[in-house]
Amino acid sequence: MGEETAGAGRAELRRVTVVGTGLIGTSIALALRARDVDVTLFDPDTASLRLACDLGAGRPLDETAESAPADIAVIAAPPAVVPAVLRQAQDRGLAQVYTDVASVKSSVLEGAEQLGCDMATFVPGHPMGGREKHGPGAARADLFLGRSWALCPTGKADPGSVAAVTELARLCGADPLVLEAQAHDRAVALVSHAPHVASSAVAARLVGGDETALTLAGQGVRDVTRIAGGDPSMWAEILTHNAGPVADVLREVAADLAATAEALHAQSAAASATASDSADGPETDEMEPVRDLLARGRSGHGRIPGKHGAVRRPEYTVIPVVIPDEPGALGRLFAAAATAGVNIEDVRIEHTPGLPLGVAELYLLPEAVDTLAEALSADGWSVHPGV
Ligand SMILES: NC(=O)c1ccc[n+]([C@@H]2O[C@H](COP(=O)([O-])OP(=O)(O)OC[C@H]3O[C@@H](n4cnc5c(N)ncnc54)[C@H](O)[C@@H]3O)[C@@H](O)[C@H]2O)c1
Ligand SMILES: O=C(O)C(=O)C[C@]1(C(=O)O)C=C[C@@H](O)C=C1
Repeated sequence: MGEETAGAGRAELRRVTVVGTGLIGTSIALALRARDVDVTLFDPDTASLRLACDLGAGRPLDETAESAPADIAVIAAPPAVVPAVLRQAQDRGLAQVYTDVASVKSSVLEGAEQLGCDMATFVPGHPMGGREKHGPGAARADLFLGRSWALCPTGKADPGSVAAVTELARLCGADPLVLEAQAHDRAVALVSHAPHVASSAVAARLVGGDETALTLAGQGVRDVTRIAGGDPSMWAEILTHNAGPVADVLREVAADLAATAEALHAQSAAASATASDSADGPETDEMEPVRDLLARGRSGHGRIPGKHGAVRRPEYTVIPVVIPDEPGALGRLFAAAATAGVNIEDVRIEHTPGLPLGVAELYLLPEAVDTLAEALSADGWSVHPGV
């Protein structure tokens, strides 16, 4: 690691080792590679390691071939194994400084202390960017752009270690934020862990929903339940390690939901008692708790800082293209884009059950939209830019 640059106060990272090449480890590695940092990778799962290497996230760690320890080792493994993996990495002298990315911090710190890890070189971290998918195949170099990245060093941490991990977060495009581990755990209970459970609770209702109801699913339910698609075993582990703070938030959410259900029952009963037909009728005073929750919900939503995730991500324009639901259709669409010399940055497919057609939403840089729309239209595709 280069000396902290006087004045700029920034560490220089030349080589970083990522231990655990899943979604988060590989995303960090890709972000660092884009900044020309040399990245060495390790994962006990050789398939994940190979895929991460093939994606350009770095080269496999070969300890015997390295002349010096890496500047930082990032432990990007599930929370429960982080202390043991840290201890092993420190025993092997993998790096000068160590960090992790686990979604919980108090239990990681306690585990590390119990195992006798060197706390001077360990700066626990938590990037607040992620996805509901796991594994290196879901990794993205821009996953942390504009996101907060919590750092929870103990009083024993060397300032140089903190500076190095701060620089790691910045190189990934994130905003580092130093806070104490327990405060971190209470904060993420509110903004991440309880929301995940609430999302799962809504999504779990869909298991018993009939096909017609699911056919009507629009963007609202997709937004609310996206994170419920996360890995249940990883989330059970996260919740186990932050059980108290999450339970506190969920009790309050449950109280709001219970009060709302009661109020709606009362509204339904009061309205049908006064209405001439059996349909639920005009609003009564019973709706007051519901109005109150909706108003507080709107206020809470308004408090989520707008800048995170919005400013520095590339702005893509989405163009919908109708595709026949048949083998090879997507391949032909991508080939047509390649012939037009346009890179498709991302793609999402919407299927309408029962229809022989689907919609491919192509994510493009704005300057590529006209070229592709014209080329696809000329090739006979049904293209709908601006929809
Ligand atoms: N998924 C998210 O949105 C998100 C966001 C921020 C932080 N995190 C945290 O990041 C960490 C990794 O999560 P992920 O989503 O990348 O999961 P993942 O399942 O995609 O990857 C985990 C990787 O850790 C590896 N691993 C397991 N045991 C290991 C060990 N003993 N030593 C080294 N590697 C080991 C696995 O083989 C796997 O490749 C977790 O601690 C999680 O709490 C996740
Ligand atoms: O965007 C998502 O899919 C996430 O769930 C990411 C998210 C979050 O709650 O914001 C989830 C868990 C992590 O520890 C950090 C980030």
